[in-house]
Amino acid sequence: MIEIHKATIHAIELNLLSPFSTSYGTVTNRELLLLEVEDISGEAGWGEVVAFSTPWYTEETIQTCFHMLNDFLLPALIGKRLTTPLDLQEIFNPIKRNHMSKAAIDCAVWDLFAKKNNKSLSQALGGTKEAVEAGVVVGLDDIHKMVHKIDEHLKAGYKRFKVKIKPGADYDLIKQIRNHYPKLPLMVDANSAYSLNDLNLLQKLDEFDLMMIEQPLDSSDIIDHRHLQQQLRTPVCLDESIVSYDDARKAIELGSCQVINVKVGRVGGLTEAKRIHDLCQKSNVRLWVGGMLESGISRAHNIALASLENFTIPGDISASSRYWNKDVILPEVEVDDGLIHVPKEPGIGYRVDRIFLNKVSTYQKTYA
Ligand SMILES: O=C(O)CCC(=O)c1ccccc1C(=O)O
Ligand SMILES: [Mg+2]
Repeated sequence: MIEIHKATIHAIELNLLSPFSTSYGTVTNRELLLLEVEDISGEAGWGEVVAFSTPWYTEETIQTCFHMLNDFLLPALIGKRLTTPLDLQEIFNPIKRNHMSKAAIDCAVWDLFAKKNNKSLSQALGGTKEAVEAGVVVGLDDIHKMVHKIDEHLKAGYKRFKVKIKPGADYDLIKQIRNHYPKLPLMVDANSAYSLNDLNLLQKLDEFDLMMIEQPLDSSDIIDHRHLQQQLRTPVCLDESIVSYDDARKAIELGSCQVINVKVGRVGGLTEAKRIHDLCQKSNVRLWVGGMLESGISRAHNIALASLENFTIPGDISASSRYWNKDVILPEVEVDDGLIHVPKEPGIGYRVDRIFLNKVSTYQKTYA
C-alpha cells in the first residue's frame, strides 16, 4: 500500500538532433511534461506526458494534458492510498479519454510500486526478456538522406526499419529503398494519410514484401481497415485507431489488422497496455511497442513493456542518441548489436539527471 504524498510536473523542452517528418508535419522542438510522484517515505516514481505541442497525432496536446493533470487528475491523486496501480482506475474513470495525461500518472505509479516492492518495472509487469530488440524510424526526407540514415542505423545493428510514407512519397520511394536493400526488414507507416480510394496504390505496395503497413487509413477507423486487409497481402498494423483494450478487441473481432502497435501514452498507461498484450496473446495478434519521440523516462517504460513475452516484433525503441544530444536519464538508453538490455534495478532502472533536468526545465509545479 502506498499513499501519494506529493507530485511535481517538470515541463521541459528538448531539441531533436534532426527534424522528424511524417505525413502530418514536422517536429523539431520537443516539449514534454515529466511527472514525479512521491509517497510518504519520499520514494519517487516517474512518468512522462508524450503528447505533442499540437494535436496532429491524437487530439491531446501538452497544454490539454497540463490542464487535465493540474485541474483534475493530480488533485484527485494527492492523498490517495493505493494497494496496486490498478486502483488508479477509480481516479481515471470519472474523466473521459485524455489517455496521455492519465498514462503519465499510471507510469509514475507503476515505477513507484516496483521500487517499493524492490522489483524492476519489467518484473513488476510480468516481463520475461533480458533484452529487447531495437527498431528505428526514418522520417520523410530526401531519398538520398533516407538511404544514408538507413545505412547508419544498419551499422548500429537495428533489427527493423520503418519508413514514413504519404501520398506522393510512397511507391517510388519504397521501390528505391528496396532496390538498395532487397532483404531489409522493412515496414511503412502512413499515419492515416490514405483512404479506400487509394486501394490500387496500397495493393501495389504488396510487391515490396513489407513486414506491415501501419495505420494507412483514418485515425479512428476499424471498418475500412477490415476491407483493406481483406484485399491486401501485406499485414495491416493499427496505431492511432487503437486507444483502448475494447478498440483492440473489436478490431481483432472484425479482422481489421494482423498487428498492433501499442503505445503506453495512447492507450492510457501500462495497465491498459498489458491488458491489450494479454488479449493479443490469446488471439494470435502480433505486437510491438511504439514510440513518441520521447525522453528516457518514457523510453524506460517502453523497454519494460517490450520485455513482455508477446511483444515479438522489434519496436520503435531506439537509443537515446538517435534523438538527443543528451537524455534526461543516466545511464542513457544504448543499443548494442540491435539489442537493449532490460534493467534489473528497482523501478524503471535509470536515474534522472537532476542537473540536466534543471537546465532544460521551463516550468515546474508541485502538488501536495
Ligand atoms: O521513433 C519514435 O519514437 C517513433 C516515431 C513514430 O513513428 C511516430 C512519432 C511521432 C508520432 C507518431 C509516430 C507513429 O508511430 O506514428
Ligand atoms: Mg504510427
